[in-house]
Amino acid sequence: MSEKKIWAMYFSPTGTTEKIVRCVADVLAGNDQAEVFDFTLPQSRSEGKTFTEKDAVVFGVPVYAGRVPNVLLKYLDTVQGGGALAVPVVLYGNRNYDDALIELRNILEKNGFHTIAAGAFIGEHSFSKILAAGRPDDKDMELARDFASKIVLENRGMIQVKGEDPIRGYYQPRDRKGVFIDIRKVKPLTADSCTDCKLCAQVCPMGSISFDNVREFTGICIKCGSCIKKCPQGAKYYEDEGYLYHKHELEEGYTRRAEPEVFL
Ligand SMILES: Cc1cc2nc3c(=O)[nH]c(=O)nc-3n(C[C@H](O)[C@H](O)[C@H](O)COP(=O)(O)O)c2cc1C
Repeated sequence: MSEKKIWAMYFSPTGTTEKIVRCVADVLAGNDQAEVFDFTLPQSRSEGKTFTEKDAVVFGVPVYAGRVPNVLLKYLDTVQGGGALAVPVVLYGNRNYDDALIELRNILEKNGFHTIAAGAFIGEHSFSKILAAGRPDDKDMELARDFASKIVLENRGMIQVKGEDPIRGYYQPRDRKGVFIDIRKVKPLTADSCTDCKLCAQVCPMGSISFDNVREFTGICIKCGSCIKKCPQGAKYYEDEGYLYHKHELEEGYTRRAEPEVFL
């Protein structure tokens, strides 16, 4: 049994980050229950959070464009470590995590956490149902449990992780002519099979889908895949040529099985 209060804290629109973070936190908590703080939905990010040195936080985000999702940066600075231990964890869709883990580590250190271990795991790609399909799978979960069992809950200096510092720019997809594909303004469309159940509006981490008219976007779309993957009718879809080209290119180009990397 740990003397620290163990937390699982994560942003996870399609649930892969949640799966690994909860698993690691549960092993660390032993016979106790890990506390869960899920900051995926906008209302959960409306105020900051403060930890103390009595806490140890397994802290997870997905990798977006090789980095910590930029829409979270402001919020992450409102999370104060207060001397708590932290285990940064990133989930990526089988391409690469680039500088996401080192960026998350740096953010946590800057905000008063002591990072003691870290990991990069693989999750089904937000854009796809075939790229890293079903991951994290049983083998990944076993590796996550093994990783957690090796974590020593004490501050022995900032954990060293893979990645470049200064951190590189955001990964940018290109089309077949080498021209950058800009999908920032792309939003899902809604098919006639939509039954107006409003689940998409409930699960959008940006709160961008109108409850009055679920076909309408009132804010930005981060392409997280939550509305697409959770719609019971499969009614949300993308039609944008650049998005579909990039998705296809990822599915064709990253078929090898990437393996989790952990830092202890
Ligand atoms: C906008 C965006 C950018 C992404 N960029 C990358 C990337 O650079 N490398 C990668 O391997 N996966 C990338 N992914 C895939 C996610 O990191 C991956 O699917 C992750 O498991 C999703 O986490 P979640 O299930 O907790 O939402 C990206 C996903 C989105 C939505």
